[in-house]
Amino acid sequence: MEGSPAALRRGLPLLSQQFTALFKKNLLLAWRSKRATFLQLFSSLFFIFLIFCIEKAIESRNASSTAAQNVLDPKPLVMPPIPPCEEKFYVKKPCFDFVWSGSGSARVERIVANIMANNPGRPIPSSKVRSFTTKEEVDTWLFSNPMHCPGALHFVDRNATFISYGLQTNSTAVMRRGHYEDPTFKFQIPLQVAAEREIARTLIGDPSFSWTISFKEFAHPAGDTFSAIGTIGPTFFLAIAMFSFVFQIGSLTAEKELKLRQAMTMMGLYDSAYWVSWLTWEGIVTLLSSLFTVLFGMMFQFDFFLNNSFAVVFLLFFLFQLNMIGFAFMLSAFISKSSSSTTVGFSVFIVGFLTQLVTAFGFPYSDTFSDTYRFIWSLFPPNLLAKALDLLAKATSTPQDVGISWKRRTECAPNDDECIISINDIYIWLIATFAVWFVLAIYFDNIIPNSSGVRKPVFYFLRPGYWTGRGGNKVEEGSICSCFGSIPPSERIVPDDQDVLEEEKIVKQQMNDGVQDPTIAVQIRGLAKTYPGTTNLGCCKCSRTPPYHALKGLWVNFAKDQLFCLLGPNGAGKTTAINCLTGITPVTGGDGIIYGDSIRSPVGMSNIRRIIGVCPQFDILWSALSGQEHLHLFASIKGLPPASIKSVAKKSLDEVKLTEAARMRAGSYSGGMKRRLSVAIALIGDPKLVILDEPTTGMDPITRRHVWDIIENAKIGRAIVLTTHSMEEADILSDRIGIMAKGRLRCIGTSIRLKSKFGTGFVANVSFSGGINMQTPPRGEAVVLPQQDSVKEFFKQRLDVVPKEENKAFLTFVIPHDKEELLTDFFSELQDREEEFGISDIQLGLTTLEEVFLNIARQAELESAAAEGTSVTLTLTSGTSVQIPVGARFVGIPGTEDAEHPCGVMVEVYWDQDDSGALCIAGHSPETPIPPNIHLAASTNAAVQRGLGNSGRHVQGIVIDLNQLPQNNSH
Ligand SMILES: Nc1ncnc2c1ncn2[C@@H]1O[C@H](COP(=O)(O)OP(=O)(O)OP(=O)(O)O)[C@@H](O)[C@H]1O
Repeated sequence: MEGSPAALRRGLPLLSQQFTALFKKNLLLAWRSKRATFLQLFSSLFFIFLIFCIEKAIESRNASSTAAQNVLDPKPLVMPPIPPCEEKFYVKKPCFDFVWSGSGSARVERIVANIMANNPGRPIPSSKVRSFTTKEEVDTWLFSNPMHCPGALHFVDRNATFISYGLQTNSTAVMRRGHYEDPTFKFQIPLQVAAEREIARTLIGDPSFSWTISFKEFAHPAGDTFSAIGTIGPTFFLAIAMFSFVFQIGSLTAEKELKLRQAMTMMGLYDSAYWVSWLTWEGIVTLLSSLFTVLFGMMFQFDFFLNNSFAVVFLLFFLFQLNMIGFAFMLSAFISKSSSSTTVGFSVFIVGFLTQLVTAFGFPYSDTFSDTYRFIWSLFPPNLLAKALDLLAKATSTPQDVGISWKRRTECAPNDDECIISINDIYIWLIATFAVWFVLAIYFDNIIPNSSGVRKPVFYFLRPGYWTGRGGNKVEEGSICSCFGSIPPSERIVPDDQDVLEEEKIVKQQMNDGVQDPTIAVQIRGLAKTYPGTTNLGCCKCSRTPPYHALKGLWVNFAKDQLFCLLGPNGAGKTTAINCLTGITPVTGGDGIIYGDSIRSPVGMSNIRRIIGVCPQFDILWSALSGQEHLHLFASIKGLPPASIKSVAKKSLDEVKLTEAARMRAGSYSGGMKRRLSVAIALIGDPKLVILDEPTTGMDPITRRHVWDIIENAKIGRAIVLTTHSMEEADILSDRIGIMAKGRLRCIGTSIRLKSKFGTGFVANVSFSGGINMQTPPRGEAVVLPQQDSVKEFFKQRLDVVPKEENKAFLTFVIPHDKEELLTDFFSELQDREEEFGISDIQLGLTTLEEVFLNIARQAELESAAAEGTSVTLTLTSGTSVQIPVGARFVGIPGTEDAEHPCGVMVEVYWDQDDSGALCIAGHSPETPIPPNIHLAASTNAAVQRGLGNSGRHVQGIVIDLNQLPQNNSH
């Protein structure tokens, strides 16, 4: 049979099939989120373009310098003129081209006048020059007028053949917007040349005496150029890697957060297939992204990319990005919300940027630091990238450098004087740390609690069973930092219900005899589950929430070819029971045997996963994958033979009427469509046990009926466990029903059995022929037919019941079981008098399952309120307030005894359940005298006593034992 558990693949073929399916899923997800994938692959183009722009800007600033060029035939700089003072950086206006001292001498004044007139290309106006008599005056002026003049000349006219002069400049070299100003060349030398020239001319007495001085730099090879890649590249390439980094953390945490990974594990997914599929996919993306980075770098003609070997540069980027992916894998184990991935990415980027900055300053890759520093520093991948880019940039820093070839990768990089680490060493580091991240990712993934709070022990890998696959899959709950505390065992409670007790006996008998009943699919043997509560170690103390007993010993058999319906109010423990059966949460006590395999044994659990299908309470779907793709994926994980997957998926989609929407993304499905897809996934692979947790939630009535048909048909050859809040669904589908409340099975049996046992009795609907033709009464007035009164009277007299519901067309009576023997005569008489009463129709049926459910839930609430001894305040219409135990029905009011009412008065309290299922007072009956046969002192029970003792402010109500009162059917 195709898809039957026997035909399912296992071992290596299954691993490879799961890997292929998951790889395809990753590919599809990437294809569907094109923008993210585009960024992962091509963001390097943008960043390399930015680096290119920065490099061009710096080149243009350095254009005036020949330092970065080969100068073979240097050009002389002839007679540099005195520049206008405005060219000085940071000059303050008004400014002077130069100031001078020695103004007492006519010869000196002539010299200065000539300097100004003969300045090459630009005679200097007198307004731009300022004269002083002495050097001291110049200094005083310079001191009080800083930055108003770039240079000063000090002349001393000693004798006819001797004129001395001095030169003063502000020698501090300054930068402005990337431009460098050297005052020696810009101001001092032109001033010096002009002064000497004019002094010489004056002394010789020839104003046209030729005095030509020129300056020429040495011929030199090009010096180090500025490498944008070496300096700012590390940050930019880190930014490129961050796209994949954030995307990867986001994808892994989303699968965890949405419980998709858990759903796949439940279907039998191997962890190894999961990790390898992500690693392979990201490896390919990283490979392409690195390739594009290098190609874009070459396209923009960077020496870094052109002169270093292609293989060397490509391998560096590939290993770095892969390393960052490994780092992302590891960090994702600590993150539970996918929305945090951007924050984590940003934080890593900032830290990386700063540590790269530190690396650029030479820490710790130099002789002065020990290996320990280098070891610790190299654990963070951005640091290794910064060092590698520095080495590669230095290796191509001048046009003479040929870069690092593949063969030379193990040697010291050119221009790396210290030679602490080679490119090859960096590769080895990147590979080694990647392996460390990957192993840590798997380790942390196992020991950090998953979305269900379950984790493996810290040293799980030391257990031999883990490696042999036998017994090493023990799991624990709570965080690894939890304080140790023992879980108190839940008290053993003997079931009140005979059927539940009987079921327990049968299971125990079969268990003790070691008989495996071939008709039983699942045997639940005293299943108990206690959530340990959270116990976290704070700064100084251990904060603790108490353990919670969610299942308190469940004994039940689920038969083959049958549907067992588990009902119960919210929080009853249904999902917990299912999670125990599917291995999502570890059991605290007891066991479950599914087709002979124990849920407590790892080997058993892996066998069970092959034969169960689960439709979880909440849809666990990828919004970007279509219905068909979901079924293909889960069928592959389950191990269906590849040849049959397409046809099986098609059939499943057909069954749940999703054929037309098969190619639509699940994200655009309606709530009902998603549930149907979840049901189809649960049924795929022909599982022998199907667990459906509220499968029809959100479906319209037509679709729901259709899904009921599917479930009904699916019963053949398998056992189905269904939980639902729809009583109609339970009534229609179930072969047996178990109602749970507060972690215990309260009743078990067929729908009819439960109704007759726990329902209030029979429901009689009496319709009246004249009702619908009657004239509409004035607003607010109840319509009362004379015949209706007679019928009410008839029911009251014969059966002592009043209508539960009434309107102009019908009356509804609830008749208790103890009146059963009167019913035959009663209804035959009623039928005989139909005409007299104007009755058109009489219907008699059992009370509904909903009523059974409500009764059981209320009973459970009463029990727990009684056990806890909680009390509430009842305020009577007379204004008196009395304190009564939660759930008390008949309450005597103390202090109301008088001559008329010797025993006092009492009220009946009506209880309702609030949204959380807790009992709350809905109202109370009018005050009635307490019957004389009631002995108040004897009627108070232990629970009541506890409740009464709790309050001191209000009058304590006296609880009256139900059984001592005459029958009352009003509620
Ligand atoms: N991981 C957990 N840690 C602590 N308590 C839990 C945990 N999971 C469930 N519980 C508690 O166990 C009780 C049973 O929960 P469960 O989900 O089994 O109820 P349910 O019957 O499926 O309810 P519903 O009908 O609302 O789905 C609840 O009180 C719930 O708060």
